[in-house]
Amino acid sequence: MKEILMQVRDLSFRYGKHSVIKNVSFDLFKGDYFGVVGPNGSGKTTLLKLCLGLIKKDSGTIKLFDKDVENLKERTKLAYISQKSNSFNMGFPATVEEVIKGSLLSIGYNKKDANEMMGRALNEIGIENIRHKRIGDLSGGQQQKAFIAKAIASNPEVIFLDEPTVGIDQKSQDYFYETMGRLNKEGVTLFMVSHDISAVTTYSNRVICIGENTFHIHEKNEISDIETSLKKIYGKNMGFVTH
Ligand SMILES: Nc1ncnc2c1ncn2[C@@H]1O[C@H](COP(=O)(O)OP(=O)(O)OP(=O)(O)O)[C@@H](O)[C@H]1O
Repeated sequence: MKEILMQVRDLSFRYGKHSVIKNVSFDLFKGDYFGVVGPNGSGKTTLLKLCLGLIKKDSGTIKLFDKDVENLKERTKLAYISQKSNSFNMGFPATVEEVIKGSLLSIGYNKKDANEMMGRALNEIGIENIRHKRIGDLSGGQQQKAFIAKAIASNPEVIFLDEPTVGIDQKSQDYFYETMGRLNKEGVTLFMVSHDISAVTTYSNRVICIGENTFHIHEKNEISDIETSLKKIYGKNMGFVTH
């Protein structure tokens, strides 16, 4: 029997009069690599923010680790890599090392453990060479890697990712997907929003296809079924390139 990590039931959300998420229900199982695809404005980021408790739902329930996500205390178990890491003030004069270590110290790890965990994360993402650089001085791709390292440093059980490879070159994208694949094999659950349909169909075991008025969950990664869903959403055939 699969262990449920997040349970979403009858979830609805609107911005003012604009209904974005309508009566959605699904489970995220431990060990899933769950992909979420759909066109611009279909509600992918909104769904992800609701799942993290960053915005308040209008109705329904979202339980993460069996607790209402809006009251969840065990935040160290989850990590979030946002679109373009836009929640960080790039003018803040901190180095990669300081940002990662600071976040570990702030959630209660001591200096020795924080140093070890940071070293592992920098090594995992392959960015030891930029550890002393200021975040604001890095390229977009390097910044994204630094935030990926920060996200995995605390050994989270689940990582929520919103367009994680935007601004990263092809070689680094491949490395990123390899790293996520490795973490997933080690037991980390992933919930990833992406426009890269090929990456999602290559790596995910379950896929949500979200359109303006449709929400379809594919319990298996069967490309022909996903193609059919996406054709309905986009109104045309979508060609996939396997990664
Ligand atoms: N803060 C907000 N206030 C009002 N409307 C919003 C807000 N954020 C998003 N929206 C609207 O909600 C809808 C869903 O937006 P969302 O960002 O979730 O879509 P998305 O699928 O993630 O899009 P993209 O692929 O472009 O990132 C869009 O129509 C968007 O304009």
